[in-house]
Amino acid sequence: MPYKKFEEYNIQVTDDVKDRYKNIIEDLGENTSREGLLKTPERAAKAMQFLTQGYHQDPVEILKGAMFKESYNEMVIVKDIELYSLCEHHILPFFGKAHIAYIPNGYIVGLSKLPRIVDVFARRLQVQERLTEQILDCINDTLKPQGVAVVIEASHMCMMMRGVQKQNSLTTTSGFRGQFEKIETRNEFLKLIGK
Ligand SMILES: Nc1nc2c(ncn2[C@@H]2O[C@H](COP(=O)(O)OP(=O)(O)OP(=O)(O)O)[C@@H](O)[C@H]2O)c(=O)[nH]1
Ligand SMILES: [Zn+2]
Repeated sequence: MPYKKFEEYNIQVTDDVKDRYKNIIEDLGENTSREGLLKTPERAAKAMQFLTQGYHQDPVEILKGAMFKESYNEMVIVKDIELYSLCEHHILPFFGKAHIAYIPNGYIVGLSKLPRIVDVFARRLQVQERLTEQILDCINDTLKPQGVAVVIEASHMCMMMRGVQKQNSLTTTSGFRGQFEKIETRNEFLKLIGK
């Protein structure tokens, strides 16, 4: 599917989801005829389409769109990439930062494409572990670098606003391929991102 910018909300989906949100809001005890809520089902339908737009985007195409032949073969790190995703168990947000590194193998990639693919995978119903692996595998399989590393640190609203209600817990996930499977390379990366 082509990489599309998110301007076109699907009219059919918006209508269907809007009607369902109206029912949900009423089932939860609110009055959808109240002035402040009149447009809420439609707003929520659009917001959810925005937050799940990753299903309609192709991360491989994004990376392939900006791969450049270069001989640079040291570590490239983009750190502190903010991410917002939705936990697939509760459809509540989890959010935090991703840190990505790779060692080129003949090709470098446009730097902005790394945060872009984070967004493509984050804007879906996710668990943090799968999000980490999908980013990792996408870079590894497309760019075929000498190595790639991904670390994600995130807070989960489903653990903060409800459930165990732990406000300060932070979940860290990581994945390493190629050269980063070697302890020295991995440690250099972790040191450079301040871990
Ligand atoms: N591994 C993993 N677990 C997650 C993620 N997001 C949410 N969860 C967990 O998914 C689990 C779902 O467990 P259930 O027991 O089915 O759901 P629940 O009764 O709502 O659980 P509590 O949150 O403990 O109240 C919970 O432990 C959540 O903390 C994630 O990204 N990765
Ligand atoms: Zn959850």
